Amino acid sequence: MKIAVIGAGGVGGYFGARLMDAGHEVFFVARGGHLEALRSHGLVVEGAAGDLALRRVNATRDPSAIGPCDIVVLAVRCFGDEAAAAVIGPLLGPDTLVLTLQNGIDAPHRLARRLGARRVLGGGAYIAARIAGPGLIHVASPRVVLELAPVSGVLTPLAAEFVDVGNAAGFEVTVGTNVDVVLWRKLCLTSAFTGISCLYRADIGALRDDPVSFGLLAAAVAEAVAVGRAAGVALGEGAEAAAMEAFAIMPADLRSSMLDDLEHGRPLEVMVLSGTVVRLAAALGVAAPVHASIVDRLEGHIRGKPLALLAPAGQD
Ligand SMILES: NC(=O)C1=CN([C@@H]2O[C@H](COP(=O)(O)OP(=O)(O)OC[C@H]3O[C@@H](n4cnc5c(N)ncnc54)[C@H](OP(=O)(O)O)[C@@H]3O)[C@@H](O)[C@H]2O)C=CC1
Ligand SMILES: CC(C)(CO)C(=O)C(=O)O
Repeated sequence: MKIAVIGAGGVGGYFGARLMDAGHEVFFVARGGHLEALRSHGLVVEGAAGDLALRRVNATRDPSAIGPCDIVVLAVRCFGDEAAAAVIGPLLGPDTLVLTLQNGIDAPHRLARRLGARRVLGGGAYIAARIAGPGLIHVASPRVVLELAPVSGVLTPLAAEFVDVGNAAGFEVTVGTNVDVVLWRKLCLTSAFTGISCLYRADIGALRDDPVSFGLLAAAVAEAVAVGRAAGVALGEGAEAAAMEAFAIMPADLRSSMLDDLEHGRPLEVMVLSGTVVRLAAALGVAAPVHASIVDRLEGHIRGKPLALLAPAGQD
């Protein structure tokens, strides 16, 4: 398959590297020092999901240098997805599918309004990965799972082929037909973990060890599940238990992407995570006090801060 990955960070870098290692023609759209490193030294993936060193990778700033692809993976941060989508045109052939991997519940729907629902797959990426240095991706999660669903509800042959391609490439891919179920399952887990890990400045091991923080994590999952159900999303009976089981088996040192952002003074995705839960809870008349408190406590960090201005843990 010919695959373009827009955003070669923790998520895009990992999935793109696995697909390339499996023999697919992968092109990374990247920028800055990371792009320079990809061009000069290639891409290295290290950590709990296995090591890979790809000495030569196709990397460019300019999508028109790549041409139409079978699959385009959109793996930039939520606040960058509109800008990235605006330059996606040259990557699209008549049947190209675009897979969004952003956290939150809106990215595939936003893209579908721009490109048409038949082209867009929404994805929930269960991975903990970050750029550890230019050209270097560190993965903390031993198991990497991608849950997919087409926005149109119709699984095309190309989408089905991509599921097989992913499974053969070394990550687990599951596919559903209801994109909102896929997105909300991920939101319930991620909004709770990102928010509570940032309030405590703690990895999952420390959160699990403290009954108070673990109770807040469980309460945050329960709030998100209740809001999702009130919004009409068919989250199954086991939705809360599945998120709690995921927390139980995460390696103790696993950290959320938003904690990494907070500690590096980068903008936070909190408004597409806990912020979404709070907004919909208010509209639907459901209580979400834990998520409201997460948004409130992190408000001052939403746009990021220079490192020197970051307060030490517990002092803001
Ligand atoms: N990290 C994780 O473990 C997980 C993250 N997610 C979600 O996946 C999404 C991506 O996260 P993550 O991989 O961590 O993000 P990263 O910041 O690690 O990677 C994004 C990369 O895309 C680059 N980029 C942004 N816009 C463009 C553009 N227009 N053209 C080329 N490159 C661009 C960024 O460059 P620059 O740095 O210059 O902005 C950066 O290198 C987020 O929505 C996140 O919530 C989901 C599951 C797990
Ligand atoms: C919670 C986690 C690690 C789940 O994959 C994640 O999506 C993130 O940190 O952004």
